[in-house]
Amino acid sequence: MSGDPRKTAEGLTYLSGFGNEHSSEAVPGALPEGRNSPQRAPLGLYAEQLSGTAFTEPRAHNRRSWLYRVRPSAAHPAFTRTDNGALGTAPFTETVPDPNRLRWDPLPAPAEGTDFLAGLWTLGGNGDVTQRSGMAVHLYHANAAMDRVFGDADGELLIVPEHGGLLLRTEFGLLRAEPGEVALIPRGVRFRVDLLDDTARGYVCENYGAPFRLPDLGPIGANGLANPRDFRAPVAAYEDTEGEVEVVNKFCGNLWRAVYDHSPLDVVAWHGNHVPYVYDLRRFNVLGTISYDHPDPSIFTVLTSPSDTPGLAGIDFVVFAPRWLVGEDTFRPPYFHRNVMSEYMGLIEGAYDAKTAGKGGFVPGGGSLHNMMSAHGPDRETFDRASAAELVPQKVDDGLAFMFETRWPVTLTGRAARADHLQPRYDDVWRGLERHHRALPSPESAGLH
Ligand SMILES: O=C(O)Cc1cc(O)ccc1O
Ligand SMILES: [Fe+2]
Repeated sequence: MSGDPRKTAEGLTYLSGFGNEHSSEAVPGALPEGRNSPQRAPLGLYAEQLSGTAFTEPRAHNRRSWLYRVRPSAAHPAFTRTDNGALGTAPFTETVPDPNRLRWDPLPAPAEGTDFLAGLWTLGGNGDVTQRSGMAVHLYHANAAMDRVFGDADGELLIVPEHGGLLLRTEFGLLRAEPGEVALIPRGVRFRVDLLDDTARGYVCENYGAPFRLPDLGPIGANGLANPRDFRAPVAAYEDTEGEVEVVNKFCGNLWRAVYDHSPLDVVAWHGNHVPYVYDLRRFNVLGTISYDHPDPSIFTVLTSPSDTPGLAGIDFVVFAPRWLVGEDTFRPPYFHRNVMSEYMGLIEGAYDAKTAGKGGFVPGGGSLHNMMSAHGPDRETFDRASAAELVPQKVDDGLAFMFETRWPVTLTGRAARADHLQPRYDDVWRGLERHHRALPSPESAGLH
């Protein structure tokens, strides 16, 4: 069932609901009734299925859409290889996996005329794209609209704007994504990115594995975390352009280009559940303790891409959204920990409650990587402050951070490992965490030897 189209303040109309069987037509009568593939589709359009999961995957996880378009996607010339730029793909072999805690400043400004695709810069990732498993962490910094069209056969793209809004012109219609919102482009869906501001900067999680879905809620109950109706899909909108259009296809790690004689964003109507969407992270219903202790951040999971082991995510997308902290006799910021999962964190706005903000710290547009089992947690300043804080109810609303948490270590690209904006002295944030217990009995006198 499709949700009601919603007119937004920005003038775009959206369909509401995660994973819904949406349908939309830009021209009345373009969508066939009662069947997907009539002998002749309405208005002389071509019917075409786009499958995001195998035909045979369980119904609850099956993703596919039917598109009714001016020309079938099959009508295109041969693709030829083009420059991959700074875009990398797993398996990542330029460096060995690094057990160190690592942190980067924001990407430097790009050259004039850098569009979203050219502005993508790969930090690293894991898995193997040809096995459809694993992920890549990319950043982007762009200052020009795309006049070409991009589609990623390698996986879905979770786009996390940090600076500057994006207007995504997709095969399914238009989406706007401002900082604080995230957009998802499913595997294979073609799109173009216009900038709503002079420059645009942010993060992308490329997911080679199972499509992101909402996490199960277990004992939380039927509501909470990201509510399904807050995910918004576009309504059909098409381009009817004759003339040369460059189409770039990312396939098994390489970019391939073809010059079409028409725009492939020519879908007049569609229905299905393999659709792009946007989600406003401020709508996240944050749950946490109302008694004591700091819950694990899995409680902040927005979307999860399961792996073949139940409960063990290929990727969890986690948000640290504004919330109250009320835990009694509790060290309230993130605890010291070593995690079997690997954690890439980014900052969309403000500060993060485990790290000191400001120059040389964890800043918006920057990122940190705490690979499998690397010891991390509050920096010394945070530890000192939170250990002494008066435990009155406290609103944490000065920032918006997120994490791509993955079951496999993240291996860096050579570019990320050598980058000038890799902070040289990140370990120092944990310097000065001195021992407090000077009067412990010696292990011998305590009978331990
Ligand atoms: O390392 C981090 O900052 C992320 C994180 C947050 C938290 O609240 C608990 C564990 C954790 O890994
Ligand atoms: Fe962590």
